[in-house]
Amino acid sequence: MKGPRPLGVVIKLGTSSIVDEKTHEPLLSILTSIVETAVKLRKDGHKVIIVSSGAIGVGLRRMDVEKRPKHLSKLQALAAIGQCRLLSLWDSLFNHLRQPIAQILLTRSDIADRSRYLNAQRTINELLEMGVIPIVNENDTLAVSEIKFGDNDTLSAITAAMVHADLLFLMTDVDCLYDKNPRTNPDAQPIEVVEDIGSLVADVSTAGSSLGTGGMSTKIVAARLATSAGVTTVITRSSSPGNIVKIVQHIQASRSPPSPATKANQPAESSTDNQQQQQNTEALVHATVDAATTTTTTTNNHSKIPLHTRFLPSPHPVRDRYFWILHGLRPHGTIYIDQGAYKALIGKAGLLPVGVVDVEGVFAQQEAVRLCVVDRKKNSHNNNNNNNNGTVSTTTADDSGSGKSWEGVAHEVGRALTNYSSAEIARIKGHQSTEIEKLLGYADSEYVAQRESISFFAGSARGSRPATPVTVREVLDVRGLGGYEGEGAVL
Ligand SMILES: N[C@@H](CCC(=O)OP(=O)(O)O)C(=O)O
Repeated sequence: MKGPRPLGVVIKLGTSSIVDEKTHEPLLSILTSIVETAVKLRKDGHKVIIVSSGAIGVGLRRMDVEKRPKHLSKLQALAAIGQCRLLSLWDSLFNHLRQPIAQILLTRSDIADRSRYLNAQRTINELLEMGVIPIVNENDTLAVSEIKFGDNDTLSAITAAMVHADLLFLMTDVDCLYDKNPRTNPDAQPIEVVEDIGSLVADVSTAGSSLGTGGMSTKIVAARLATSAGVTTVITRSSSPGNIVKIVQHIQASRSPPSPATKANQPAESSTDNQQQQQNTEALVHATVDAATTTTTTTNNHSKIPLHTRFLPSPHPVRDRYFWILHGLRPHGTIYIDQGAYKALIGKAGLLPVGVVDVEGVFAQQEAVRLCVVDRKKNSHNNNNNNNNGTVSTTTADDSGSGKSWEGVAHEVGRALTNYSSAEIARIKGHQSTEIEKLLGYADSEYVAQRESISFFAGSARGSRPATPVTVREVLDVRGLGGYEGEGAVL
Protein backbone atom coordinates (compact mmCIF):
# COMPACT_ATOMS: atom_id res chain seq x y z
CA MET A 1 0.00 0.00 0.00
CA LYS A 2 1.18 3.50 -0.80
CA GLY A 3 2.29 5.51 2.25
CA PRO A 4 1.61 9.19 2.82
CA ARG A 5 3.15 11.67 0.40
CA PRO A 6 6.66 12.78 1.45
CA LEU A 7 6.84 16.44 2.39
CA GLY A 8 9.21 19.33 1.84
CA VAL A 9 10.19 20.54 5.30
CA VAL A 10 12.08 23.75 6.13
CA ILE A 11 13.41 24.10 9.68
CA LYS A 12 14.44 27.56 10.82
CA LEU A 13 16.78 27.85 13.81
CA GLY A 14 17.49 31.26 15.29
CA THR A 15 20.75 32.18 16.95
CA SER A 16 19.32 31.76 20.44
CA SER A 17 18.24 28.22 19.56
CA ILE A 18 21.74 27.03 18.75
CA VAL A 19 24.14 29.35 20.59
CA ASP A 20 24.26 30.04 24.32
CA GLU A 21 23.28 33.66 24.79
CA LYS A 22 25.87 34.31 27.51
CA THR A 23 28.88 32.17 26.64
CA HIS A 24 28.22 32.05 22.87
CA GLU A 25 29.16 28.37 22.97
CA PRO A 26 27.22 26.26 20.47
CA LEU A 27 24.44 24.25 22.11
CA LEU A 28 25.82 20.91 21.02
CA SER A 29 23.07 18.70 22.38
CA ILE A 30 20.43 20.73 20.50
CA LEU A 31 22.50 20.73 17.34
CA THR A 32 22.93 16.96 17.60
CA SER A 33 19.26 16.46 18.17
CA ILE A 34 18.45 18.63 15.12
CA VAL A 35 20.83 16.52 13.06
CA GLU A 36 19.16 13.28 14.22
CA THR A 37 15.74 14.79 13.53
CA ALA A 38 16.68 15.95 10.02
CA VAL A 39 18.18 12.56 9.19
CA LYS A 40 15.08 10.79 10.51
CA LEU A 41 12.91 13.01 8.30
CA ARG A 42 15.15 12.18 5.35
CA LYS A 43 14.80 8.46 6.13
CA ASP A 44 11.04 8.89 6.15
CA GLY A 45 11.37 10.22 2.60
CA HIS A 46 10.96 13.95 3.31
CA LYS A 47 13.09 16.67 1.78
CA VAL A 48 14.73 18.85 4.40
CA ILE A 49 16.19 22.35 4.34
CA ILE A 50 17.69 24.00 7.42
CA VAL A 51 17.80 27.78 7.72
CA SER A 52 20.47 28.33 10.35
CA SER A 53 21.38 31.62 12.01
CA GLY A 54 24.32 31.73 14.37
CA ALA A 55 27.22 32.97 12.26
CA ILE A 56 27.74 36.11 14.34
CA GLY A 57 27.24 34.26 17.62
CA VAL A 58 29.77 31.59 16.70
CA GLY A 59 32.14 34.31 15.40
CA LEU A 60 31.95 36.10 18.77
CA ARG A 61 33.03 32.91 20.57
CA ARG A 62 35.78 32.15 18.04
CA MET A 63 37.34 35.58 18.51
CA ASP A 64 36.58 35.81 22.25
CA VAL A 65 34.57 38.96 21.74
CA GLU A 66 32.14 39.36 24.61
CA LYS A 67 29.66 41.83 23.25
CA ARG A 68 28.06 42.03 19.87
CA PRO A 69 29.82 45.03 18.24
CA LYS A 70 27.82 47.89 16.80
CA HIS A 71 29.88 48.54 13.67
CA LEU A 72 28.62 46.87 10.55
CA SER A 73 32.06 45.97 9.22
CA LYS A 74 32.97 44.29 12.53
CA LEU A 75 29.72 42.32 12.50
CA GLN A 76 30.32 41.32 8.91
CA ALA A 77 33.84 40.17 9.74
CA LEU A 78 32.55 38.14 12.70
CA ALA A 79 29.83 36.64 10.50
CA ALA A 80 32.48 35.60 7.96
CA ILE A 81 34.51 33.92 10.72
CA GLY A 82 31.48 32.36 12.37
CA GLN A 83 29.74 31.13 9.22
CA CYS A 84 32.78 29.08 8.31
CA ARG A 85 32.88 27.49 11.75
CA LEU A 86 29.12 27.04 11.94
CA LEU A 87 29.03 25.11 8.69
CA SER A 88 31.97 22.97 9.69
CA LEU A 89 30.12 22.15 12.92
CA TRP A 90 26.97 21.19 11.00
CA ASP A 91 29.04 19.20 8.53
CA SER A 92 30.89 17.21 11.17
CA LEU A 93 27.68 16.39 13.02
CA PHE A 94 25.80 15.37 9.87
CA ASN A 95 28.85 13.45 8.72
CA HIS A 96 28.51 11.08 11.70
CA LEU A 97 25.23 9.98 10.12
CA ARG A 98 26.69 10.10 6.59
CA GLN A 99 24.32 12.87 5.59
CA PRO A 100 25.76 15.32 3.04
CA ILE A 101 24.94 19.02 3.45
CA ALA A 102 25.45 22.14 1.33
CA GLN A 103 25.83 25.82 2.16
CA ILE A 104 23.51 28.38 0.55
CA LEU A 105 24.11 32.05 1.33
CA LEU A 106 21.60 34.58 0.03
CA THR A 107 21.02 38.31 0.09
CA ARG A 108 17.86 40.14 -0.80
CA SER A 109 19.36 41.37 -4.01
CA ASP A 110 19.79 37.73 -5.04
CA ILE A 111 16.07 37.27 -4.49
CA ALA A 112 15.18 40.54 -6.25
CA ASP A 113 17.06 39.53 -9.37
CA ARG A 114 14.78 37.15 -11.25
CA SER A 115 17.51 35.06 -12.84
CA ARG A 116 19.48 34.74 -9.59
CA TYR A 117 16.25 33.81 -7.80
CA LEU A 118 15.60 31.09 -10.35
CA ASN A 119 19.19 29.88 -10.09
CA ALA A 120 18.92 29.63 -6.31
CA GLN A 121 15.64 27.75 -6.73
CA ARG A 122 17.13 25.33 -9.25
CA THR A 123 20.25 24.69 -7.16
CA ILE A 124 18.26 24.02 -3.98
CA ASN A 125 15.91 21.70 -5.84
CA GLU A 126 18.86 19.85 -7.37
CA LEU A 127 20.43 19.42 -3.92
CA LEU A 128 17.16 18.08 -2.54
CA GLU A 129 16.91 15.63 -5.43
CA MET A 130 20.45 14.49 -4.60
CA GLY A 131 19.38 13.78 -1.02
CA VAL A 132 21.48 16.65 0.35
CA ILE A 133 20.32 18.95 3.17
CA PRO A 134 20.92 22.58 2.15
CA ILE A 135 21.81 24.84 5.07
CA VAL A 136 20.75 28.39 4.30
CA ASN A 137 21.81 31.65 5.94
CA GLU A 138 21.85 35.27 4.93
CA ASN A 139 25.09 36.30 3.24
CA ASP A 140 25.93 38.67 6.08
CA THR A 141 29.32 39.59 4.68
CA LEU A 142 27.71 41.31 1.70
CA ALA A 143 24.37 42.38 3.11
CA VAL A 144 24.01 45.99 4.19
CA SER A 145 20.69 47.35 5.39
CA GLU A 146 19.29 48.05 1.89
CA ILE A 147 19.77 44.46 0.79
CA LYS A 148 19.13 42.70 4.07
CA PHE A 149 16.33 40.36 5.00
CA GLY A 150 17.06 41.56 8.51
CA ASP A 151 16.00 38.34 10.18
CA ASN A 152 16.16 34.73 9.18
CA ASP A 153 12.44 34.17 9.82
CA THR A 154 11.72 36.11 6.63
CA LEU A 155 14.53 34.36 4.78
CA SER A 156 13.12 30.99 5.81
CA ALA A 157 9.62 31.93 4.59
CA ILE A 158 10.99 33.05 1.22
CA THR A 159 13.07 29.89 0.95
CA ALA A 160 10.05 27.73 1.78
CA ALA A 161 7.94 29.56 -0.82
CA MET A 162 10.70 29.39 -3.41
CA VAL A 163 10.87 25.59 -3.30
CA HIS A 164 7.12 25.06 -2.70
CA ALA A 165 7.78 23.45 0.68
CA ASP A 166 4.86 21.88 2.54
CA LEU A 167 5.99 22.82 6.03
CA LEU A 168 7.98 25.57 7.66
CA PHE A 169 9.07 25.11 11.28
CA LEU A 170 9.95 28.35 13.06
CA MET A 171 11.77 27.07 16.12
CA THR A 172 11.75 29.34 19.14
CA ASP A 173 11.94 29.30 22.90
CA VAL A 174 8.21 29.15 23.53
CA ASP A 175 5.87 26.28 22.76
CA CYS A 176 3.43 28.30 20.72
CA LEU A 177 1.38 31.47 20.62
CA TYR A 178 -0.96 32.09 23.54
CA ASP A 179 -4.21 34.03 23.66
CA LYS A 180 -2.79 36.17 26.47
CA ASN A 181 0.59 36.81 27.93
CA PRO A 182 1.26 33.53 29.74
CA ARG A 183 3.65 35.21 32.16
CA THR A 184 1.02 37.42 33.66
CA ASN A 185 -2.05 35.32 32.88
CA PRO A 186 -1.98 31.84 34.37
CA ASP A 187 -5.13 31.05 32.42
CA ALA A 188 -3.46 31.84 29.08
CA GLN A 189 -4.50 29.29 26.49
CA PRO A 190 -2.33 28.02 23.68
CA ILE A 191 -3.43 28.97 20.19
CA GLU A 192 -2.98 25.76 18.34
CA VAL A 193 -4.46 26.27 14.92
CA VAL A 194 -4.70 29.55 13.04
CA GLU A 195 -6.93 29.04 10.06
CA ASP A 196 -6.75 32.56 8.67
CA ILE A 197 -3.67 34.49 9.62
CA GLY A 198 -5.24 37.63 8.14
CA SER A 199 -7.66 37.62 11.07
CA LEU A 200 -5.03 37.13 13.73
CA VAL A 201 -4.34 40.28 15.65
CA ALA A 202 -1.34 39.42 17.71
CA ASP A 203 0.29 41.56 20.32
CA VAL A 204 3.75 40.09 20.20
CA SER A 205 5.86 42.50 22.13
CA THR A 206 9.15 40.73 21.90
CA ALA A 207 12.50 42.06 20.87
CA GLY A 208 14.15 38.77 20.04
CA SER A 209 17.34 37.55 21.65
CA SER A 210 20.43 39.59 22.35
CA LEU A 211 22.27 37.80 19.54
CA GLY A 212 19.64 37.46 16.88
CA THR A 213 17.38 40.02 15.27
CA GLY A 214 14.04 38.25 15.14
CA GLY A 215 11.34 37.73 17.74
CA MET A 216 7.75 36.58 17.76
CA SER A 217 6.60 39.44 15.54
CA THR A 218 9.00 38.47 12.75
CA LYS A 219 7.67 34.92 13.08
CA ILE A 220 4.14 36.15 12.48
CA VAL A 221 5.30 38.09 9.41
CA ALA A 222 7.15 34.98 8.20
CA ALA A 223 4.05 32.86 8.81
CA ARG A 224 2.00 35.33 6.76
CA LEU A 225 4.44 35.10 3.87
CA ALA A 226 4.76 31.34 3.98
CA THR A 227 1.05 30.55 4.41
CA SER A 228 0.20 32.93 1.55
CA ALA A 229 2.43 30.75 -0.62
CA GLY A 230 0.66 27.58 0.54
CA VAL A 231 3.18 26.54 3.21
CA THR A 232 1.81 25.27 6.53
CA THR A 233 3.81 27.09 9.19
CA VAL A 234 4.53 25.81 12.67
CA ILE A 235 5.86 27.65 15.70
CA THR A 236 7.26 25.34 18.33
CA ARG A 237 9.94 25.05 20.99
CA SER A 238 13.49 24.58 19.76
CA SER A 239 14.78 22.84 22.88
CA SER A 240 13.10 19.56 21.85
CA PRO A 241 13.87 19.19 18.15
CA GLY A 242 12.60 15.58 18.22
CA ASN A 243 9.11 17.06 18.44
CA ILE A 244 9.40 18.05 14.78
CA VAL A 245 9.10 14.41 13.71
CA LYS A 246 5.97 13.91 15.84
CA ILE A 247 4.39 17.09 14.50
CA VAL A 248 5.23 16.17 10.89
CA GLN A 249 3.68 12.72 11.38
CA HIS A 250 0.62 14.31 12.96
CA ILE A 251 0.21 16.84 10.14
CA GLN A 252 0.81 14.20 7.52
CA ALA A 253 -1.90 12.07 9.05
CA SER A 254 -4.37 14.96 8.94
CA ARG A 255 -3.53 16.75 5.72
CA SER A 256 -7.08 17.81 5.00
CA PRO A 257 -8.27 20.85 6.99
CA PRO A 258 -9.61 19.57 10.30
CA SER A 259 -13.27 19.95 11.16
CA PRO A 260 -14.15 22.42 13.93
CA ALA A 261 -14.55 19.56 16.36
CA THR A 262 -11.11 18.14 15.73
CA LYS A 263 -9.07 21.01 14.42
CA ALA A 264 -7.12 21.58 17.60
CA ASN A 265 -3.97 19.60 17.53
CA GLN A 266 -3.64 17.79 20.78
CA PRO A 267 -1.60 19.66 23.33
CA ALA A 268 1.39 19.12 25.50
CA GLU A 269 2.38 15.85 27.00
CA SER A 270 2.14 17.09 30.53
CA SER A 271 0.50 20.11 32.01
CA THR A 272 3.37 20.58 34.48
CA ASP A 273 5.83 20.85 31.62
CA ASN A 274 3.44 23.18 30.01
CA GLN A 275 3.29 25.53 32.98
CA GLN A 276 7.02 25.48 33.41
CA GLN A 277 7.52 26.24 29.76
CA GLN A 278 5.07 29.10 29.95
CA GLN A 279 7.06 30.70 32.74
CA ASN A 280 10.22 30.40 30.71
CA THR A 281 8.77 32.14 27.72
CA GLU A 282 11.23 34.18 25.73
CA ALA A 283 9.02 37.16 25.61
CA LEU A 284 5.65 38.65 26.06
CA VAL A 285 3.79 36.51 23.67
CA HIS A 286 0.19 37.36 23.80
CA ALA A 287 -2.14 37.15 20.95
CA THR A 288 -5.66 38.36 20.72
CA VAL A 289 -7.86 36.95 18.08
CA ASP A 290 -10.71 38.87 16.59
CA ALA A 291 -12.78 35.91 15.54
CA ALA A 292 -13.41 32.92 17.71
CA THR A 293 -13.53 30.76 14.61
CA THR A 294 -10.07 31.74 13.52
CA THR A 295 -8.10 29.82 16.03
CA THR A 296 -8.57 26.98 18.36
CA THR A 297 -7.31 26.98 21.87
CA THR A 298 -7.60 23.93 23.98
CA THR A 299 -6.72 22.55 27.35
CA ASN A 300 -7.03 18.86 26.63
CA ASN A 301 -3.96 16.95 27.55
CA HIS A 302 -4.54 13.47 26.27
CA SER A 303 -2.30 13.05 23.33
CA LYS A 304 1.41 12.80 22.64
CA ILE A 305 1.42 15.56 20.05
CA PRO A 306 3.81 18.25 21.28
CA LEU A 307 2.38 21.69 21.78
CA HIS A 308 2.73 23.97 18.78
CA THR A 309 0.89 26.63 16.82
CA ARG A 310 -0.01 25.63 13.29
CA PHE A 311 -0.86 28.28 10.70
CA LEU A 312 -2.87 26.70 7.92
CA PRO A 313 -1.87 27.52 4.33
CA SER A 314 -3.95 29.87 2.21
CA PRO A 315 -6.49 27.95 0.14
CA HIS A 316 -5.51 30.30 -2.71
CA PRO A 317 -1.73 30.27 -2.60
CA VAL A 318 0.29 32.91 -4.44
CA ARG A 319 3.27 31.17 -5.98
CA ASP A 320 6.20 31.52 -8.35
CA ARG A 321 6.40 34.79 -10.29
CA TYR A 322 3.37 36.24 -8.48
CA PHE A 323 4.99 35.51 -5.10
CA TRP A 324 8.24 36.98 -6.36
CA ILE A 325 6.53 40.19 -7.50
CA LEU A 326 4.89 40.52 -4.07
CA HIS A 327 7.76 39.59 -1.81
CA GLY A 328 10.96 39.40 -3.78
CA LEU A 329 11.13 42.95 -5.01
CA ARG A 330 11.68 46.27 -3.36
CA PRO A 331 8.82 48.66 -4.16
CA HIS A 332 10.07 51.98 -5.49
CA GLY A 333 6.80 53.86 -5.34
CA THR A 334 3.04 53.66 -5.08
CA ILE A 335 0.25 53.78 -7.63
CA TYR A 336 -3.16 54.73 -6.25
CA ILE A 337 -6.06 53.31 -8.23
CA ASP A 338 -9.82 53.79 -8.01
CA GLN A 339 -12.39 51.15 -7.10
CA GLY A 340 -13.38 50.67 -10.76
CA ALA A 341 -9.83 49.84 -11.76
CA TYR A 342 -9.53 47.47 -8.82
CA LYS A 343 -12.67 45.61 -9.89
CA ALA A 344 -11.34 45.38 -13.44
CA LEU A 345 -8.04 43.97 -12.19
CA ILE A 346 -9.84 41.35 -10.15
CA GLY A 347 -11.75 40.53 -13.34
CA LYS A 348 -8.32 39.86 -14.87
CA ALA A 349 -7.98 43.06 -16.94
CA GLY A 350 -4.73 45.04 -17.02
CA LEU A 351 -4.32 48.43 -15.32
CA LEU A 352 -5.36 51.26 -17.63
CA PRO A 353 -4.23 54.85 -17.03
CA VAL A 354 -7.83 55.97 -16.61
CA GLY A 355 -8.02 54.01 -13.33
CA VAL A 356 -4.89 55.60 -11.87
CA VAL A 357 -5.70 58.30 -9.34
CA ASP A 358 -2.22 59.20 -8.18
CA VAL A 359 1.40 58.17 -8.24
CA GLU A 360 4.10 58.52 -5.61
CA GLY A 361 7.84 57.92 -5.62
CA VAL A 362 10.36 57.80 -8.42
CA PHE A 363 10.59 54.62 -10.43
CA ALA A 364 11.54 53.44 -13.88
CA GLN A 365 9.69 51.10 -16.22
CA GLN A 366 9.52 47.50 -14.99
CA GLU A 367 10.30 48.46 -11.40
CA ALA A 368 8.03 47.23 -8.62
CA VAL A 369 5.42 49.51 -7.07
CA ARG A 370 2.78 49.18 -4.38
CA LEU A 371 -0.77 49.09 -5.64
CA CYS A 372 -3.21 50.92 -3.35
CA VAL A 373 -6.94 51.23 -3.77
CA VAL A 374 -8.39 54.53 -2.60
CA ASP A 375 -11.77 54.84 -0.95
CA ARG A 376 -12.78 57.93 -2.87
CA LYS A 377 -11.34 60.21 -5.48
CA LYS A 378 -11.46 63.81 -4.36
CA ASN A 379 -14.48 65.66 -5.56
CA SER A 380 -12.95 66.15 -8.85
CA HIS A 381 -11.60 69.53 -9.58
CA ASN A 382 -9.37 67.60 -11.92
CA ASN A 383 -9.05 69.51 -15.12
CA ASN A 384 -7.89 67.65 -18.10
CA ASN A 385 -7.02 70.47 -20.42
CA ASN A 386 -6.32 70.19 -24.08
CA ASN A 387 -3.57 72.68 -24.74
CA ASN A 388 -3.15 74.52 -27.96
CA ASN A 389 -0.10 72.49 -28.83
CA GLY A 390 -2.20 69.33 -28.79
CA THR A 391 -0.84 67.92 -25.55
CA VAL A 392 -3.15 67.27 -22.62
CA SER A 393 -2.22 68.43 -19.14
CA THR A 394 -3.78 67.35 -15.89
CA THR A 395 -4.01 69.73 -13.00
CA THR A 396 -5.30 68.70 -9.65
CA ALA A 397 -6.95 71.30 -7.52
CA ASP A 398 -6.68 70.11 -3.96
CA ASP A 399 -8.79 71.86 -1.35
CA SER A 400 -6.89 70.38 1.56
CA GLY A 401 -3.60 71.51 0.13
CA SER A 402 -2.26 68.01 0.69
CA GLY A 403 -1.36 67.63 -2.98
CA LYS A 404 -3.34 64.39 -3.14
CA SER A 405 -6.09 63.78 -5.65
CA TRP A 406 -7.84 61.29 -3.37
CA GLU A 407 -9.12 61.22 0.15
CA GLY A 408 -9.99 58.68 2.79
CA VAL A 409 -8.00 55.56 3.42
CA ALA A 410 -5.93 53.74 0.85
CA HIS A 411 -5.47 49.99 1.17
CA GLU A 412 -2.48 48.29 -0.26
CA VAL A 413 -3.79 45.33 -2.21
CA GLY A 414 -0.79 44.18 -4.15
CA ARG A 415 2.32 45.00 -6.11
CA ALA A 416 2.96 45.55 -9.81
CA LEU A 417 5.70 45.91 -12.39
CA THR A 418 4.89 48.93 -14.52
CA ASN A 419 5.19 49.59 -18.24
CA TYR A 420 5.80 53.28 -17.59
CA SER A 421 7.98 55.32 -15.25
CA SER A 422 6.57 57.38 -12.39
CA ALA A 423 7.02 60.60 -14.41
CA GLU A 424 5.15 59.09 -17.36
CA ILE A 425 2.34 57.76 -15.17
CA ALA A 426 1.97 61.18 -13.56
CA ARG A 427 1.23 62.54 -17.03
CA ILE A 428 -1.15 59.84 -18.25
CA LYS A 429 -3.06 59.12 -15.05
CA GLY A 430 -6.81 59.59 -15.37
CA HIS A 431 -6.65 59.53 -19.17
CA GLN A 432 -7.85 57.10 -21.78
CA SER A 433 -5.20 54.83 -23.30
CA THR A 434 -5.87 56.39 -26.68
CA GLU A 435 -4.48 59.65 -25.31
CA ILE A 436 -1.13 58.18 -24.21
CA GLU A 437 0.63 58.91 -27.48
CA LYS A 438 -0.61 62.49 -27.50
CA LEU A 439 0.52 62.96 -23.90
CA LEU A 440 3.91 61.31 -24.07
CA GLY A 441 4.76 61.39 -27.75
CA TYR A 442 4.82 57.58 -27.77
CA ALA A 443 2.76 54.73 -26.40
CA ASP A 444 4.63 51.62 -25.34
CA SER A 445 1.49 49.94 -24.10
CA GLU A 446 -2.15 50.72 -23.51
CA TYR A 447 -1.67 49.45 -19.96
CA VAL A 448 0.16 51.04 -17.05
CA ALA A 449 0.75 47.44 -15.94
CA GLN A 450 -0.13 44.16 -17.66
CA ARG A 451 -2.34 41.84 -15.64
CA GLU A 452 0.40 39.20 -15.47
CA SER A 453 2.68 41.78 -13.86
CA ILE A 454 0.23 42.46 -11.05
CA SER A 455 0.08 40.32 -7.94
CA PHE A 456 -2.41 40.62 -5.09
CA PHE A 457 -1.84 39.81 -1.45
CA ALA A 458 -3.70 36.70 -0.33
CA GLY A 459 -7.34 37.64 0.20
CA SER A 460 -7.11 40.96 -1.64
CA ALA A 461 -8.00 39.58 -5.05
CA ARG A 462 -11.19 38.16 -3.63
CA GLY A 463 -12.12 41.58 -2.44
CA SER A 464 -11.59 41.02 1.25
CA ARG A 465 -10.20 43.85 3.27
CA PRO A 466 -7.51 43.60 5.92
CA ALA A 467 -9.00 42.39 9.21
CA THR A 468 -8.77 45.76 10.88
CA PRO A 469 -8.86 49.17 9.29
CA VAL A 470 -5.17 49.82 8.96
CA THR A 471 -3.17 52.49 7.27
CA VAL A 472 -1.09 51.64 4.25
CA ARG A 473 2.01 52.07 6.36
CA GLU A 474 0.71 49.52 8.83
CA VAL A 475 -0.17 47.14 6.04
CA LEU A 476 3.36 47.45 4.76
CA ASP A 477 4.78 46.85 8.18
CA VAL A 478 2.80 43.66 8.46
CA ARG A 479 2.96 42.42 4.93
CA GLY A 480 6.09 43.92 3.49
CA LEU A 481 9.53 42.56 4.07
CA GLY A 482 11.21 44.18 7.06
CA GLY A 483 14.30 45.72 5.57
CA TYR A 484 12.62 47.29 2.57
CA GLU A 485 10.66 49.76 4.60
CA GLY A 486 12.26 52.28 6.88
CA GLU A 487 15.79 51.83 8.03
CA GLY A 488 16.05 48.09 7.86
CA ALA A 489 17.64 46.02 10.54
CA VAL A 490 21.33 45.87 11.09
CA LEU A 491 22.96 42.51 11.38
N1 LIG B 1 22.45 35.86 9.76
C1 LIG B 1 22.80 36.19 11.13
C2 LIG B 1 21.66 36.19 12.07
C3 LIG B 1 20.32 36.70 11.60
C4 LIG B 1 19.43 36.66 12.80
O1 LIG B 1 19.68 37.35 13.77
O2 LIG B 1 18.48 35.75 12.77
P1 LIG B 1 17.67 35.23 14.10
O3 LIG B 1 18.65 34.70 15.08
O4 LIG B 1 16.86 34.19 13.51
O5 LIG B 1 16.91 36.40 14.62
C5 LIG B 1 23.76 35.13 11.71
O6 LIG B 1 23.90 34.04 11.16
O7 LIG B 1 24.37 35.43 12.74
